[in-house]
Amino acid sequence: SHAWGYAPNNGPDKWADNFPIANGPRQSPIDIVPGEASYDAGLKPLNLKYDPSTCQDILNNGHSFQVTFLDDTDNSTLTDGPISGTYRLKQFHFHWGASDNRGSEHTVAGTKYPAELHLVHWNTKYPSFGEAASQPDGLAVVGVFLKIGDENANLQKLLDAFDAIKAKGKQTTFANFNPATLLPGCLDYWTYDGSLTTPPLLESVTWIVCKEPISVSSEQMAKFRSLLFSAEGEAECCMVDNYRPPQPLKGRAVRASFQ
Ligand SMILES: COc1ccc2c(ccc[n+]2C(=O)c2ccc(S(N)(=O)=O)cc2)c1
Ligand SMILES: [Zn+2]
Repeated sequence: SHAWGYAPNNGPDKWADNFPIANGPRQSPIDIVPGEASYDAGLKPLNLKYDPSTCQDILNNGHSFQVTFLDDTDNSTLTDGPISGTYRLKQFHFHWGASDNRGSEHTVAGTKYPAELHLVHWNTKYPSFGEAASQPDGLAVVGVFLKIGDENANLQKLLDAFDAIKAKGKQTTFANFNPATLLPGCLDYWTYDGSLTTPPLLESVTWIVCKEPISVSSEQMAKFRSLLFSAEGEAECCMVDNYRPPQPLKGRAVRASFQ
């Protein structure tokens, strides 16, 4: 079977053919309707502690670009927030559109942002990421919206590495990057039980979506779109619109950490 992607012949509407969980009860992303989220005073502030020395490399995996971290210690972790225990940072990546009017996976009362950052963490009660990815409380992903505005100097550090990872499968070392520099000033969030937003669409993610976006300039968004879905030697296919649209809520509660 041809690999999954975001094209008409292998995109989100076709994923259920090979991954029937695509029509499951806790799929992501969702449209977040602030007026329908319930404030939960029991939700703790997010506690994100990242060590830049755990940053390893940056790669084009053919679906997005991702920055991968050393996750054999508790140097870069997420604790508190809606979760219990300690979750380790494994990688972060983005989803974006072909133009500034779309690209995010989660939407807010129908509003689409031009891009969305996902910081992927796994529960250390399990022996590895792969193990955790198949458990209902295995993963916690922090989502941050990108909004067109001032140039983002921290984001620019990632974009400056793009020439080395233009095609699918390319990767290069990427050291001493602090992902905390990509977080908004305010860490108010919405949280709900969901899934990976790409195959295998495993229903193992506690989603934590920040209310406040970070800025990205339109020129920087154009740089995102210079990456390729295609490998070297293949017909060039721009990496754009690598987002899954919102999925049915199916009775799930969305909680807010703020009033
Ligand atoms: C157990 O087999 C797996 C597990 C996870 C896989 C994967 C293939 C691609 C991406 N992943 C991911 O890790 C992955 C996929 C999607 C997301 S997302 N967009 O943050 O929901 C995060 C992480 C295969
Ligand atoms: Zn993602």
